[in-house]
Amino acid sequence: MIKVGIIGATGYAGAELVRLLLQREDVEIVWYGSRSYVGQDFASVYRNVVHLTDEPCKDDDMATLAEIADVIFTATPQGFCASQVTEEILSKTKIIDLSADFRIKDVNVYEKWYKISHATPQFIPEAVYGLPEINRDKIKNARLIANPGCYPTCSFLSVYPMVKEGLVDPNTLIIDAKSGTSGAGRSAKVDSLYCEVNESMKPYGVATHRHTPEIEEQLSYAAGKPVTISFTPHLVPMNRGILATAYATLTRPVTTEEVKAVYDKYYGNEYFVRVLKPGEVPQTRWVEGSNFADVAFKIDERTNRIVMMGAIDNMVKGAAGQAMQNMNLLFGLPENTGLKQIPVFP
Ligand SMILES: NC(=O)C1=CN([C@@H]2O[C@H](COP(=O)(O)OP(=O)(O)OC[C@H]3O[C@@H](n4cnc5c(N)ncnc54)[C@H](OP(=O)(O)O)[C@@H]3O)[C@@H](O)[C@H]2O)C=CC1
Ligand SMILES: CC(=O)N[C@@H](CCC(=O)OP(=O)(O)O)C(=O)O
Repeated sequence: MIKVGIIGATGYAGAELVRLLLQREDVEIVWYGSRSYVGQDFASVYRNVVHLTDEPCKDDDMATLAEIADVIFTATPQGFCASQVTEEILSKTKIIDLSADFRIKDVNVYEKWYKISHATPQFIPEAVYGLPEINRDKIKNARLIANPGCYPTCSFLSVYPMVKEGLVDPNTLIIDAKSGTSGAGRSAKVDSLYCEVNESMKPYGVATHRHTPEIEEQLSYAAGKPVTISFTPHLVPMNRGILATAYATLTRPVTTEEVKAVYDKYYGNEYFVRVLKPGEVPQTRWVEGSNFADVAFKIDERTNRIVMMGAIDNMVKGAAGQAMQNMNLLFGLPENTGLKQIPVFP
């Protein structure tokens, strides 16, 4: 039995972890961490698990939790995990952090984009960026995993094969992405109110969104050189889902068959990345509730550009599902254990 603790279980990402982990017979959730609901039954906060757990919420004491948990998920605001983690904790348990605290290797870049100071930069070098399709072997032996951001997961998986093969100029990349409102979390904010979101769409964080340096860093590793991109997220009136549409200039003429073979080379053996047939396009509805990332492309010969597209469920492949995928790797389990849910439709 893997003993799991979740700090931030009462947020959207934490509650999605609970939903996925409670379906497993090899996992016991020993800690439902919260700030606002300490002492209250978790199932009274999230009624989707009524009768499935009668555990009360506990506080966010990572040191105490490290004594009993084999792995701790932190689904907490930026800065929390970094403020808590110690060498002693990491010697006792493993941490999968769903926030951005350990995703970016250059602490100055983190502090500039997140506008907070990093409490424990000494742990940044050892943290592994938890995108299993790229870093599988490193993840298996990690103590501290930086679970990727939702937009970066969708954006990066959509364009990675073309960048890695040098078939596009990565510095021409423009990524236009849309997210459902659950991406903004459960806390009360004017921008998340029904009347603000319903029947409307808007770009936000234009040329300033904090996921930009995360995407750029991962693309730089793939390209073997510094990469700067344009990234614009949009808020759309859906609960879940991210759709990314990326545009880049081709470095040479390519055929559809050639590009399809490139995508299949990288993802043909990946359970969770589904390369669609040429001509098909990804849709958020076809990944909802699942850990799948659907990717597709279309060559635009007229402009010498390629359009690369991807769809994920931000709560699953963009957060809790990917975190559980990482947990499976840490414990030597098949990567898709507990993650074979077929997308929900309608
Ligand atoms: N939503 C998404 O799609 C994704 C989210 N993430 C990341 O996951 C993390 C959680 O996001 P999300 O679930 O959306 O956020 P929510 O606002 O929904 O939840 C935040 C959680 O953290 C707890 N919390 C709030 N403040 C503190 C604090 N100061 N110290 C400790 N715990 C605190 C809350 O407890 P309580 O409610 O009990 O007060 C709650 O459980 C963030 O880092 C986010 O960036 C990553 C990928 C996607
Ligand atoms: C719609 C919305 O607001 N989305 C969030 C991103 C999701 C998130 O929580 O960020 P991480 O993936 O880095 O953890 C945002 O734009 O800040």
